[in-house]
Amino acid sequence: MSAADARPRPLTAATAGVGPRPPVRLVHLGLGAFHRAHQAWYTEQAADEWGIAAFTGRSPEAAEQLTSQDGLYTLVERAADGDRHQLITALVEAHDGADLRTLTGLLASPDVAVVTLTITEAGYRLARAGDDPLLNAEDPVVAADVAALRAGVARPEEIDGSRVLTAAGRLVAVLAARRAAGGGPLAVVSCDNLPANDAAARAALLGTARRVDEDLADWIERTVAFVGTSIDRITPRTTDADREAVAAATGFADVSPVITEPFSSWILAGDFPAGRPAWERAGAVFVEDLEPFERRKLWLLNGAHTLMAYAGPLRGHATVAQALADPTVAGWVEEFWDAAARHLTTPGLDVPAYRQALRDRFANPRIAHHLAQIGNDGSLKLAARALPVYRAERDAGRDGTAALRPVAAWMDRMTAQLADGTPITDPAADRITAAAGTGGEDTAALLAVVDATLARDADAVAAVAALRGTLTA
Ligand SMILES: NC(=O)c1ccc[n+]([C@@H]2O[C@H](COP(=O)([O-])OP(=O)(O)OC[C@H]3O[C@@H](n4cnc5c(N)ncnc54)[C@H](O)[C@@H]3O)[C@@H](O)[C@H]2O)c1
Ligand SMILES: O=P(O)(O)OC[C@@H](O)[C@@H](O)[C@H](O)[C@H](O)CO
Repeated sequence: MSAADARPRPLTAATAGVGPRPPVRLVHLGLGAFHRAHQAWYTEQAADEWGIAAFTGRSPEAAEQLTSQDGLYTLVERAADGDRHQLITALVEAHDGADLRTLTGLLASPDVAVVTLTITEAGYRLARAGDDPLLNAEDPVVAADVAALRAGVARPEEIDGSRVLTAAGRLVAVLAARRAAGGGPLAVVSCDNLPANDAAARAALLGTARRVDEDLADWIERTVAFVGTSIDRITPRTTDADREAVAAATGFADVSPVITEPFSSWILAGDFPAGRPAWERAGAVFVEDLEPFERRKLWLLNGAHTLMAYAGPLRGHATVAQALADPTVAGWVEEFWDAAARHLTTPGLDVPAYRQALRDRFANPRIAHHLAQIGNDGSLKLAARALPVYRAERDAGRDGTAALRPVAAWMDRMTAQLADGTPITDPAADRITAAAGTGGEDTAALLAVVDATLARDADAVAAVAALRGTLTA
């Protein structure tokens, strides 16, 4: 074979021999790596004629890349002992999130029955998450969206998408068009790592809609079912080296492959009033009570990730596998898990097996999951992943130190970033910066950014302060 023959070919439906695609029945907001490794993979495995139209959140780039490949991409399941490649065909359209006209056209059709979301925790723009979530209406981006929607809701198909920036705002606009078109019910399925993510999506959507048009909000309340999920599949960002390896293995110059682990889990609770893909064929599980599963995942997996995301860099580590190979960090993770496990007692959770699986998954030497990626938006994550364990430990009469270590690590890491000029990616970045400048009082001030009530608890502040400065190598 000549060198020219060996050059990888562009990936398109024609070059890959992919025939007719399923019709769009599922719309996704937040076209990132995780959606393509998880919900799109489950939909592919279900193989029952559900096509996905996915919209980016903030930049059109991912959509442009996928459109150039007819929505096709390679999913690489990266195990410790090798890669498995799968061509995903379920994503049939990719669009810029600001393209409200296309989104409106899709949602106006009764054929579209499900909207999935991966818009990050920060994307919900909540003043508080958890059991009683509340939209942060003071957020200037939310306020600007509400103003733009109020001005345009009578003619939703004409709203300028570049002026509506939140996912909830965009959904309010297109649901107005669905109502006007006589479109029926549908399910909104949050696939983000936050507690009660169905309630979070509901609070964001209805909180926005109520400020725009009460009748529309009532219609959404009657028509939209919010489905809660616990989602799991470690999916790091794709690198140029990954793209080259995919080209070498498949012969296609895929500009947008996704690298993920072989493990995947999807646990869902809620109704799908207009139907859904048969995701159970790929192992999705439908339950009545999601909370025990959600806690197990958010506390054990994401809590440990959050701890490592801050403690790891303080000790010179860049990836999850590197941090876990440090016996000191591994010991902190085990202590945090011991504390969390004491409060994960629902029958069927099998916490020991879950922990062992996590040790193996985190240690996968071929998945380079960068701590810097996981460390974004810490002020929101600690409140859901570490502090509930701390409170449960205190209520049980213990000091809860193991659950405060992620908080102390976050404070020391934020302080180090401010000192060395590494930008802080967090919706509360300004408050973190101001709090870290408050001299000897900064532990209480930083804790107030995460949880104002806890910051008034002298024992908690003293316990965090005692941990600070002890975590470096
Ligand atoms: N990557 C994983 O391992 C993983 C696993 C489980 C769950 N998740 C969830 O999926 C989310 C996305 O992860 P990813 O790996 O796809 O990230 P990514 O960076 O590849 O993609 C994130 C997507 O969300 C959009 N987005 C970002 N901020 C937004 C905002 N404020 N409002 C609206 N949209 C916004 C981006 O434009 C992009 O389309 C995570 O935040 C998490 O909640 C990720
Ligand atoms: O931004 P986060 O912390 O919600 O997510 C970063 C990782 O912890 C997360 O993506 C995990 O890999 C994922 O939750 C595994 O299912």
